[in-house]
Amino acid sequence: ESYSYLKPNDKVTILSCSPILKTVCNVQKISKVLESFDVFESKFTDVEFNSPNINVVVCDVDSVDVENKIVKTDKGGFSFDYLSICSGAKPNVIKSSNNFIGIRDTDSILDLKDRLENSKRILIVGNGGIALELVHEIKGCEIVWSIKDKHIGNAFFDKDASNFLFKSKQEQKEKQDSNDNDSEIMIKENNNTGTISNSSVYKNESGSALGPQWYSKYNFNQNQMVDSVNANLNIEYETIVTEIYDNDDSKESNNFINQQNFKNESEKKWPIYAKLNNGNVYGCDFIISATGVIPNSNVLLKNRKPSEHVALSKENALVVSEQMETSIKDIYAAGDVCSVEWNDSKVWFQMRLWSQARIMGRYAAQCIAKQSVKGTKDEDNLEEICTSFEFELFAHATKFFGFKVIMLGLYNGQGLDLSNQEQYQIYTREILGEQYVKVILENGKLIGSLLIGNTDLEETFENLILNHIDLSRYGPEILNPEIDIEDYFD
Ligand SMILES: Cc1cc2nc3c(=O)[nH]c(=O)nc-3n(C[C@H](O)[C@H](O)[C@H](O)COP(=O)(O)OP(=O)(O)OC[C@H]3O[C@@H](n4cnc5c(N)ncnc54)[C@H](O)[C@@H]3O)c2cc1C
Ligand SMILES: NC(=O)C1=CN([C@@H]2O[C@H](COP(=O)(O)OP(=O)(O)OC[C@H]3O[C@@H](n4cnc5c(N)ncnc54)[C@H](O)[C@@H]3O)[C@@H](O)[C@H]2O)C=CC1
Repeated sequence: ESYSYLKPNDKVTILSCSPILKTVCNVQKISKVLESFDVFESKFTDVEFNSPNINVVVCDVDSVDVENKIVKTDKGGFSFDYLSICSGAKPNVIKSSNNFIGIRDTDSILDLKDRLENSKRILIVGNGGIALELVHEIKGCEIVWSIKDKHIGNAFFDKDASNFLFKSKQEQKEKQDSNDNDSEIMIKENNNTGTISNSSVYKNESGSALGPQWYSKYNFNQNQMVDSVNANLNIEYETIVTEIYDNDDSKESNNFINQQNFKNESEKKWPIYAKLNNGNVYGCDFIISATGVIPNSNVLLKNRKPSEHVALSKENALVVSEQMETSIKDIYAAGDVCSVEWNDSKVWFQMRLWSQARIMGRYAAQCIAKQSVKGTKDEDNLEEICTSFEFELFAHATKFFGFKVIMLGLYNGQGLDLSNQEQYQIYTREILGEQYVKVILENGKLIGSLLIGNTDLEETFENLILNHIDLSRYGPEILNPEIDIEDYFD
């Protein structure tokens, strides 16, 4: 859509194995780099209708004939001047078995919903975005959650923020019972705790998910009575799955089951069993592998000649240049399939997210459009639209455990030696059950912030990061709720 907006007379063909395309709506600019939007699925005919020069072919892409610039599919070949590969990624399912599933697209979510209808116990492996959302959404069945870490949500949160999220679910529930409107505000500086008590109560509406709302369309709660933190949640911290047995009557699985001194017979009837490295064994209806993704780069790797070198990252993603071009001329890539290694902004890093796929797709379109007019009279006016500004600052707006979550810059000190308290100061402020604010300063300048709840600080903190403002004279006061920080830095 971005390309056809820039070059409405060029022909754009989308090759997709599914007739349903993900597009966005309700885009709201929160700040310079933060947007909230809803992802919805539209029939490809709607996309064609909105942009007459786009046509969609539902097909399976098999490979690319680089020399003749033809994409090979099960519906024949498609020649191109420029190709952008946006084939995404697939779930990194750590074992293949009918009772061991990954979550990716609508089909996998419908499959999950069907399975849950009659499930009594499931095992979730992994401790990132999907696992957090599943644990929050699935109620009415026992969940065993195996995580490699000491705290939940490690792919997004450090221990402090993770504890806030987890404790807050409980706090929110107790708060609904009592009408107490005094809230304790804790400002912590490098783990020293100073407390300012404050009667102002922050409003905490739980708005709709900023991100994909993949779960809000499906009700995973078989019985509404269970409260918001699943009563039957058993978290196995610092564990990994070491053995898996399908109860398929094989000699191996029968031996395994008989070796376990299960207390009652029903424990011998589960469809699948997992053994953890702490020796615990769990039978369950099925296992969800929420263990990251593997980029779908194979479409470009297949049938490559030695002379057609494809630069790959360590996760097998297509490395792209500052113009989003792969190592093969006129072939670009965007989204989960690619690896952005050109970015020299200290406060941006790649995470496989819708918010990033969106900016990459838009930027790749600008780069291809610019390349397509190189050396012509149109070159200049396309020059200035091609801006990689959105790669200046990592910015992600989403929702976890019912809380709005905004991540800005190196919000977890990614790649920094935070033990150096000369160079780095970390201040946090929390109102249990309502909001959590963390800022990381490097030599007095803000380089990252995590905002949970409705803090309304995102725009101010984004500006402070982008403008490298020196905050050293404020110290922990920067988080004092009595100070209207926007006034300081308007
Ligand atoms: C359960 C879940 C929840 C998520 N929640 C969030 C969230 O809240 N916020 C967020 O920012 N991100 C979220 N993500 C991540 C987000 O979905 C991805 O980062 C984003 O979809 C990547 O976009 P993409 O276009 O690169 O890939 P995709 O959206 O995966 O699109 C790739 C497309 O290519 C097609 N394709 C692949 N191979 C072929 C082929 N050989 N031939 C033809 N077509 C092919 C696929 O069918 C698909 O339509 C979530 C991911 C999952 C799995
Ligand atoms: N609200 C949001 O922003 C959401 C974003 N997403 C994105 O979608 C993508 C897929 O999500 P996830 O699968 O949750 O990936 P993830 O990258 O968020 O988390 C993967 C988790 O699995 C763990 N893991 C990896 N291999 C493992 C193994 N063998 N055994 C045990 N644990 C293992 C990792 O340590 C990590 O905790 C990610 O890019 C994620 O960022 C997903 C859901 C919500």
